[in-house]
Amino acid sequence: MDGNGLTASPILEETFYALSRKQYSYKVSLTNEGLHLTKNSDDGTEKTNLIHIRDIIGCKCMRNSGKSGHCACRPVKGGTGKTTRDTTTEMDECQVRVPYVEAGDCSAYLCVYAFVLKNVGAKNEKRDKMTVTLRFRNFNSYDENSRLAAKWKLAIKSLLRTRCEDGTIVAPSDDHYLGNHLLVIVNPKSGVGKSREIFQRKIVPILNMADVDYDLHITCMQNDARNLMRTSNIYKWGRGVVVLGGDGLMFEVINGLMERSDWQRAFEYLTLAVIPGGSGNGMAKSISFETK
Ligand SMILES: Nc1ncnc2c1ncn2[C@@H]1O[C@H](COP(=O)(O)OP(=O)(O)OP(=O)(O)O)[C@@H](O)[C@H]1O
Repeated sequence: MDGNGLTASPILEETFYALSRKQYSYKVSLTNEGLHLTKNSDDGTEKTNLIHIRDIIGCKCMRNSGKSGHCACRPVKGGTGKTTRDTTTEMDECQVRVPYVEAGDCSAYLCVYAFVLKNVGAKNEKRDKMTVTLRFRNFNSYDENSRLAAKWKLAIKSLLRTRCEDGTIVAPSDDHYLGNHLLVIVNPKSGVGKSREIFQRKIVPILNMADVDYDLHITCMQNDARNLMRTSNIYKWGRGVVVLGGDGLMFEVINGLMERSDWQRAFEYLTLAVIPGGSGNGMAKSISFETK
């Protein structure tokens, strides 16, 4: 590790100014490991915080909405997210803050979303949401600032696409390019009938932050999910299939896949995941227990 807290060479590097009451500046470096935020203190000491690439779920370019008061950013044209009120005021010291915006602001903003693992190894291990907002204002025109922000976004997204669980970066397989959609199958009758609500309230915001294109299938009867998996072109769901329901729904998905003539390739290709929404949720519990 060098003086900047980096163990890997930077892909991109910039200095940003934290517009809090205390005027700090941060050197932000993007490496294969993640985002390194180095706070420059008056006494010359540096403290680096690393937001690991495995904890980052996505990023979005935003533009100042033009309202005064708190920084209210909106996605730039072509983005899929909704208008959001920026939550930078809730950030830790280590993050680049944008507590207010001026009229006629031509800055471009890049919001990086992460779920950082806290209390590692302890019983109360959990992930806390963290948003780092980087404000690009080197240039006098929004277009130029936006281009720079887009360059960072592209670099982060490339790292996200190729990262592995152990933190290493690999080239994606040929299959990876077949389709980049995610399929979410929701059983509205699972458990106490809250799957739809769980999807809207908890899953949609995460999918938006991660900028994931997804197809939603709400089952309407028994064996609906099974038929879907048996008869669809599953190769468009390169990001995987998420089941929001109970064991019965996952049972249908697996059996539907097994009934295909290309079942072997299908299982190699598809990543399956479960979000507990059923009554027993035995499978989700077992996976959680096993991976603890
Ligand atoms: N829209 C629907 N209406 C009625 N039944 C459905 C519908 N969609 C799916 N099903 C059926 O409901 C069954 C049970 O669903 P699921 O496993 O999701 O919930 P659960 O039984 O509450 O949870 P668990 O299996 O964990 O106890 C599935 O086997 C599936 O065939």
